[in-house]
This record gives sequence, structure tokens and C-alpha cells, in this order.
Amino acid sequence: MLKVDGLNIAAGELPLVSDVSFTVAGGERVGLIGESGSGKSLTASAVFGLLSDDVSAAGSVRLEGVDENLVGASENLLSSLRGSRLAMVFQEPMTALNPSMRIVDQVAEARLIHRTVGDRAAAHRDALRLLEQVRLRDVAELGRAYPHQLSGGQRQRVLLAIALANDPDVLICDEPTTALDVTVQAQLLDLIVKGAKERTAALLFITHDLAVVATVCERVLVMYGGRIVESGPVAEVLTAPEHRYTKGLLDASDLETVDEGGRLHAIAGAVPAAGKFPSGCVFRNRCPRADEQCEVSPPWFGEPAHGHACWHPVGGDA
Ligand SMILES: Nc1ncnc2c1ncn2[C@@H]1O[C@H](COP(=O)(O)OP(=O)(O)OP(=O)(O)O)[C@@H](O)[C@H]1O
Repeated sequence: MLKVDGLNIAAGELPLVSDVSFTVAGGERVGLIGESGSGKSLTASAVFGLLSDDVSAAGSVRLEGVDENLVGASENLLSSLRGSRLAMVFQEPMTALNPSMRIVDQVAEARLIHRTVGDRAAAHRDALRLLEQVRLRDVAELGRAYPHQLSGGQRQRVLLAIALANDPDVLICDEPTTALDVTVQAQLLDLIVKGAKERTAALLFITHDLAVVATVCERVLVMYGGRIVESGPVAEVLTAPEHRYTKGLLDASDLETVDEGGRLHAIAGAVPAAGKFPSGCVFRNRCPRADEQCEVSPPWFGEPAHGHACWHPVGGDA
């Protein structure tokens, strides 16, 4: 669905992203991880056709069914794709939402602007349905609220409803849950995965949290200094990293691997002494209340006992 090839982004002479290439198939979930400043957001902006004018880009970003390279494409083409075939959920919903517009109107607008519905009444009905799909309660009432009247988690759900409004083929999420507490984070991640799965969308998910990437994605790309230094299936990269930067990321992380009974099998993604994990193991972030025994929830977002946001069967798709 999405093919990025030899993407280079520079500010004048200064290279910011160098020779980045990857693909994401329809229905596939790919994570992009790396430290702050490694080029993740610039890469996402290039895919979304939103690079600022003070940087230059070369290489290609191809979307299935579109003949033109999106790098350097006309604003006309890009704005027809953004919000319809390409959608993005940003980290900070307050900057992405219009503060002076009721949220139901903002979701309806997303339908109207791309002429995917006939009239305002239909767009309004669709907007309420979308708000329900992202599990907001009392949407008739809540829809009349302005963004500042919602919690951070509710605002992110609204952004997700807008992103999903026109059944995008590519969904890009840039640290969408960083500002949320762990339980709200888990619910939103679940909605993102469901929303992408239902639409067979290609998901590109940016995060710096390894347990989040393990939860959401099947494949991961590791960025460092503007380059992709490692890529592969999540369970492989997180248990047998090859690049020293990925190893450092794991060492500095809270990632641990536990089995169904909550027994610890490895920390920081290490492969256990036995060489492989027993079946039913999941990645998760170490419990902040280490003195207590955590219950292991069933994979895929059973309610965490406390503090754990992320569960992922090692080596399998949940
Ligand atoms: N318009 C710009 N002009 C000059 N430099 C830029 C511009 N935009 C980004 N940069 C620089 O490019 C590098 C990569 O930025 P980017 O935002 O992609 O990082 P990131 O990996 O997403 O980081 P974070 O996790 O903090 O969001 C950074 O050093 C940043 O300062």
C-alpha cells in the first residue's frame, strides 16, 4: 500500500533523514522507533505530504493506485489524499482540533470535505456513529462539547474518529498515546488497532515505547541519526537485536517477558537461558509496583492489574 524508497530530507546542507526505505502492506502494522530527533516525525510528515517549506526532500513515497510520487507532488493532489486515503493521529490533539468548533461538527466536516457523503444531515449521523466506534459515551451530548471540555483521552478518540472517517488506506500515528495514562493508553491503542484492522489499512505507528510497539505492531523499523539501522518482526528485533543502538534501547527500556502465570522469563527483551520462550509469553513494561505480584491478563488488552499497558504474545499476532 505504501512504499518509501530512498527518502532523504535536509535542511539546507544538513541531512536530517538519509536513505530511508520501507514498505507497509494493506492491513500490516509497522512501528517506527528511535530516540528523540532521529527523524521519525519527519519521515511521517513526508508520507503525509506535510513537510514544511524550510526542508527539502528527495526520493519517493508511493501510495498504491496513485501514479505520482508524493514527494514533490502538488498541494492539490496531497490535500485530496490527506484525510481520505492518508490519515494521521498526532501526539497533541489540542493543536490538531479546532478549539472553536463542536467536536461532532469536526468529525462531520471530515466526511463533508472529501465529499464522501451527500449532505450535512448524513455527515452528522456518520459523525455520531464514528464517535460511538471510538467508544465515546453519550455521543449526542458529548458531540456538542468543544475540545477543551474533553479529557486528553477523549480528545485523542475524537482525532482517531476524524482519522478513520473516510476509511483511510494508510493510517499514521505519531506518539498518539504519550500524554495519556496507561489504562487510557491501552484503550486507545486497542481502538487504533481495531480501526486499522477493520479497514485493512496500512498502519505506521511512531513511538519510543518498546512495549507499545510490541503491542501494536507486527514489524518494526529502528531509526537512529536519520537512518533505519535495523528492521524486522517485532519479536525478533526485541529479543535478538543486531544493531548496538537497538541493544542500547532495549537495555534502557522497562521491557520484560512474562508467561501466562506471570513468571518472569527475561528482562529488556533478552532471550532466556533456554534459548526460546515458552508459548503464551507476552512482552510488557516492568510493573512500577515491583513489590507486588501482578496478574497476567489475557493478551490483547485484558484490563491490566495495575500500571501495565501492554501485552503482546511473543512471536505471534494477537
Ligand atoms: N524544519 C526543520 N528545520 C531544521 N531541522 C529540523 C526541522 N524539522 C526537524 N528538524 C530536525 O530534524 C531532526 C529529526 O526531527 P524529527 O522531528 O523527525 O525527530 P523525531 O525522531 O520525530 O523526534 P521526537 O521523538 O522528539 O518527535 C531533529 O534534529 C530536528 O531538530
